[in-house]
Amino acid sequence: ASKWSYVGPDGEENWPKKYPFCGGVFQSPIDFHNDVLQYDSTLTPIDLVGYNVSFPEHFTISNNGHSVKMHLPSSMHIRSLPFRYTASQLHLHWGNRNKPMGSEHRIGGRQFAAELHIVHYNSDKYPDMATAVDKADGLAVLAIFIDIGNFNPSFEKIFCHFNAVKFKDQKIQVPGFNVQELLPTQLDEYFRYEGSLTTPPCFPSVLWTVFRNPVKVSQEQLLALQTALYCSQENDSAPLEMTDNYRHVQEFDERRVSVSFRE
Ligand SMILES: NS(=O)(=O)c1c(F)c(F)c(S(=O)(=O)CCO)c(N[C@H]2CCCc3ccccc32)c1F
Ligand SMILES: [Zn+2]
Repeated sequence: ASKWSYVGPDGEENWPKKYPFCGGVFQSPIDFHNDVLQYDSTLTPIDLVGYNVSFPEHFTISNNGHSVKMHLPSSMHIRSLPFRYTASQLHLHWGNRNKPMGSEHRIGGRQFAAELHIVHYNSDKYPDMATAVDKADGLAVLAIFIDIGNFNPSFEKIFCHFNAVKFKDQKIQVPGFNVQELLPTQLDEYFRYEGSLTTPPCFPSVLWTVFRNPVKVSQEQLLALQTALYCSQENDSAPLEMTDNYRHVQEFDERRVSVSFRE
């Protein structure tokens, strides 16, 4: 059983004790500050295939005690990388109602309200996620910053189900929709670097693509994300709110981040 959390004795300071890679190299998330950025003209716009999942296809949304995640069909993949990366799941990271900033990556020290991650694995080289998860070229994660703005009907297709997955191990089937609606319009502006899973086991196996432009959800939608979910199971005598499920930024000395855009 994955015995780690974001708070207390099993919190991130102690992850390396049980998960040695968490104390290792190429750790994520990081802060994108000017002196680590380098323009790279070879970075092409992200090309997504099969993201427009329509009815009667369904997604399974589940609460795994660390985040709310949505399992994705293997018909979804990224085409524009050196290998085909097939979608596995998406999940979110967020803060709490009193301290609402909970993104993992930061831009110039600025933290956003939340962050969406779409996890893919290298299906050209590996048969499944479990095999790919600890390989250097195993994973590719798309990261989208979430900020406060107008009501977002696309995110609502996930958020409206929170009461059905309130507690750990609960799951629900939801009708398919176009996952590309969750991404910013400009898929040509992003940060790119080699990093790691931001949760244990922290394998340095992730090619990160973090889009420059945030998407918006309303204040009320963000509050739902911050207050609807629990890490604990329904019958647990000590309910534990699922908040602040983000890792703090890691040291980034001697490493570079490529950017696909000029200022
Ligand atoms: N931020 S992050 O690094 O993208 C990230 C998370 F933050 C996160 F919480 C998860 S988790 O929900 O699975 C709970 C912790 O394993 C994952 N899962 C990945 C990696 C672990 C094994 C695995 C197996 C099948 C599908 C996805 C995954 C994760 F990749
Ligand atoms: Zn994540």
